[in-house]
Parts: sequence; structure tokens; C-alpha cells
Amino acid sequence: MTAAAPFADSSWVPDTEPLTDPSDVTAYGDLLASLRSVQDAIVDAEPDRATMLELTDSLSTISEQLRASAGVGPAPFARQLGLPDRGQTLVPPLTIDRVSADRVEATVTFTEYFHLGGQVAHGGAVALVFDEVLGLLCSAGGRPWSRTAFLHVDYRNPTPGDVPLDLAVWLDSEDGRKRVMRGEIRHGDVVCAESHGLFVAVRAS
Ligand SMILES: CC(C)(COP(=O)(O)OP(=O)(O)OC[C@H]1O[C@@H](n2cnc3c(N)ncnc32)[C@H](O)[C@@H]1OP(=O)(O)O)[C@@H](O)C(=O)NCCC(=O)NCCSC(=O)Cc1ccccc1
Repeated sequence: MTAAAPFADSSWVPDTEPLTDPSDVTAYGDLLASLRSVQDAIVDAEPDRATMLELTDSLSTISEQLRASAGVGPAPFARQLGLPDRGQTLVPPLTIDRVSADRVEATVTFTEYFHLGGQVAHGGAVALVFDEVLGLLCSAGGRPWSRTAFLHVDYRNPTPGDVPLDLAVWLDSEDGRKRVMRGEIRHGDVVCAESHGLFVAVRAS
């Protein structure tokens, strides 16, 4: 297995990375990190009414700025493979540690935004992580682009929030266009969740 830069040579993304200037890429990564920070900060926030009104105004201004910048696409969101999390904020923060054509090992942290209440990850967020990484690996390594047909998750133990957890996903079997992928999330020796999914390569049109 090689170290990181996991999907840069894969074919699952239909377009090349929209941002090519390294300074733009860095700035976009910083923008998304700020957005994640806002998402996490609101979870425990108890602003008074005046602050809520002020924040609503500020966020409206930001939304308008972003909408005004929309072009004809493709936009960089979820297409910047060189950025952590491929430049998106839907899925909890992931760091790819090791990768081969058939296996990915990563670290995932369910930050505050992804908690159910208390410091436990929301079950849907756990499934989201599996779909993201199983889906990426399924369509990486020269394999044709695939879609999730089903995704099964076994929640073996509560998945703790705010701590780095070990995530491993691997190709289990292939049968024509069908691929079964498996994965698990561990906290030390404790298995938090296991998953398997059927991914079907998109028909050639
Ligand atoms: C493409 C397909 C899944 C399959 O349709 P077609 O191409 O017309 O294929 P067809 O129906 O002919 O079946 C072929 C074979 O497969 C079998 N089989 C199929 N389904 C099931 C099943 N449920 N359960 C069991 N088996 C099933 C079926 O029996 C047959 O088997 P056979 O050859 O007789 O032995 C279609 O239903 C679809 O588009 N669904 C929506 C997918 C979608 O929106 N997913 C979410 C977004 S993607 C994402 O998130 C991933 C991602 C994340 C991150 C980054 C990148 C990616």
C-alpha cells in the first residue's frame, strides 16, 4: 500500500479538478474549513436574540456572495481531489492514510455537527462515511464509475464523537458489473460499525 494522495489517479470523477492554481486550491480548502467550523460551532451555541438576528444577516450576505459567484460549472465542491475530503463538507472529516487498488485505510472524526446528542455519532453520518469511502474505492483504481445499489450498516457499538477513529474499506468480490465492498470503523480494539454494500457499474450508454 502506498501513502495518501488516494484518488488523484482514479477515474470516478468525470471532470478534472476545476481549480488548478495552488493558491486557489489552498484558499478554497480554507473556505471549506471555515464552513465546517461554523457547522460545529452552532451545535453548542446559545446566542441571544440580537446575536441570532445579526448572525442571520451575516449568513445571508455570505449566501448571496456565494450565489453571485456561481459560474457555468463544474464547481470545485467535491471535485478537488487534492484537498482533504475532496473539497466537500457533507461527509465528516476524513484523512486517507493508506491506499491500494483494493483497500483504503483512513481516519475519520465525527465532529460536533455529526453527533446525535451527547458525544455519539449520528447513525446516518456513519452510513454517509461508509457510502463515501466504499463508493470512492469502488470506482477507483481504473474501475468504471459505479453507484450504490444497497448499503447495509451494522452498528456494533456507539461510535464516539470528537476522537479520530480507524476506518478500513476493501473490495470483497466482483461479478460482472456488480462489486461488493466492505468496511469497518474501529475505536482502538472496539468495532463501532461494519458495513457492506453492493455497487453496480453504470451501464455504458
Ligand atoms: C445502477 C443501479 C444501481 C443498477 O441499475 P442497472 O444498471 O439498470 O442494473 P440492473 O438493475 O440490471 O442490475 C444489475 C445487477 O445488480 C443487481 N442489483 C441491482 N440493484 C440491486 C439491489 N438493490 N440489491 C441486490 N441486487 C441488485 C441486479 O439484480 C443485477 O444482478 P444480475 O446481473 O441479474 O446478477 C440503478 O438501480 C441505480 O442507478 N440506482 C440508483 C443508485 C444511486 O443513486 N445510488 C446513490 C448515489 S451513488 C453513491 O453514493 C456512491 C458514491 C459515493 C461517493 C463517490 C462516488 C460514488
